[in-house]
Amino acid sequence: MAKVAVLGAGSWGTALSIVLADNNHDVRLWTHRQDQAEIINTTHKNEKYLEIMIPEKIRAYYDLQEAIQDVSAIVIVVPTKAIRDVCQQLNEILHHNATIIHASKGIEPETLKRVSEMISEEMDHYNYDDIVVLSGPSHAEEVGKRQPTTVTVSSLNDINAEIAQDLFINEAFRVYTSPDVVGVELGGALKNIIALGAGISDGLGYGDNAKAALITRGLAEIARLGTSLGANPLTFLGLPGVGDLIVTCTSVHSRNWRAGNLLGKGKKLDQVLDQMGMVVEGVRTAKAAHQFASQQQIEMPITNGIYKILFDEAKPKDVVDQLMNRTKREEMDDIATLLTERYSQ
Ligand SMILES: NC(=O)c1ccc[n+]([C@@H]2O[C@H](COP(=O)([O-])OP(=O)(O)OC[C@H]3O[C@@H](n4cnc5c(N)ncnc54)[C@H](O)[C@@H]3O)[C@@H](O)[C@H]2O)c1
Ligand SMILES: O=P(O)(O)OC[C@H](O)CO
Repeated sequence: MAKVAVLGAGSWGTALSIVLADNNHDVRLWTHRQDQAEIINTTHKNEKYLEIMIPEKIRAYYDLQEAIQDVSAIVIVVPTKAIRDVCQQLNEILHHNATIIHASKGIEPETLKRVSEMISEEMDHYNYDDIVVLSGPSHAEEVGKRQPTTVTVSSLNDINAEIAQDLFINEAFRVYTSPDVVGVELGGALKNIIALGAGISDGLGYGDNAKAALITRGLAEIARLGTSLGANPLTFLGLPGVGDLIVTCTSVHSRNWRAGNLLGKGKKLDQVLDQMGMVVEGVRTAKAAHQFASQQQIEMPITNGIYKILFDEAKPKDVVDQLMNRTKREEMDDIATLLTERYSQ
């Protein structure tokens, strides 16, 4: 049994706490809202985020120092926007060695940093290769009900990935390892942009053909950007790539899909984000990916179209028309070529 702190008491932090508690770990769920900690400890519910009972042995904490006392692992699950703030607080008070695992999915606009890069920048005693990422097709609503789920953990130091695998794995939550930190993080972050697109497509009334096209051509864009940053293209055919694209683009649980759906139905971004009340990571990540693709001249027409809908008030229908009427081209110049280049040497 390990002592584990989970930082971030939203949907995913709560669901991951349940997995850890089911594995008999001593789980401390930290929230930056005192009222929420009190409600969780008295009612054993976190109703805004998950409609299930939380095991009584999970304790919620408002005091970060108390939450991390003597823990052997810290799981960071706040929105990407809050990662630096939380890690700065942690850096001030963490004076013992603990495995740092993060389960957030996003890229920071302007710096274009992945979450593990942000964490290691903010934590004085941790290098980039110390940090573990946990990602894959995993909606909190289903994990909380112990429905079968598979994820991938990755760290440059494979001992840390194995520590994370051992902490989380159980009969309902199967955890694989991967050495490709860049691919695992980028797959999880970039699929959120495509999920916004899938929601927009459904909101416009388009069908399964359009969604299949978005998933497949979106995967090509993810692989193009990912490999340019050093990811293994095969990673995008696994759980953090295709797996997460499928779950996020086809599920009503997905906040990114739901936000896209409202945009497709004609709502403005501000209205949509107000209505959601939960993090929609694809919005900031679309900004980051658009910026990176422009700087590096990487072809990402779907991402750029979604960026225009989000930030330039482009009409969703016009963007779809533009995507469908691009210059004709051969299909297999993406993952197939990237794989051929990689494995033909
Ligand atoms: N919900 C899922 O099914 C799921 C699955 C996999 C990954 N994720 C990822 O996990 C991350 C968190 O998502 P979520 O679904 O839990 O979001 P959420 O919107 O459900 O909850 C976010 C939580 O973070 C807290 N928070 C916000 N700013 C904070 C700060 N500065 N300090 C401390 N806490 C802060 C909020 O109070 C809230 O409790 C995201 O990056 C998301 O992409 C979510
Ligand atoms: O609800 P979403 O769109 O943030 O997606 C949650 C997870 O990333 C699905 O794997």
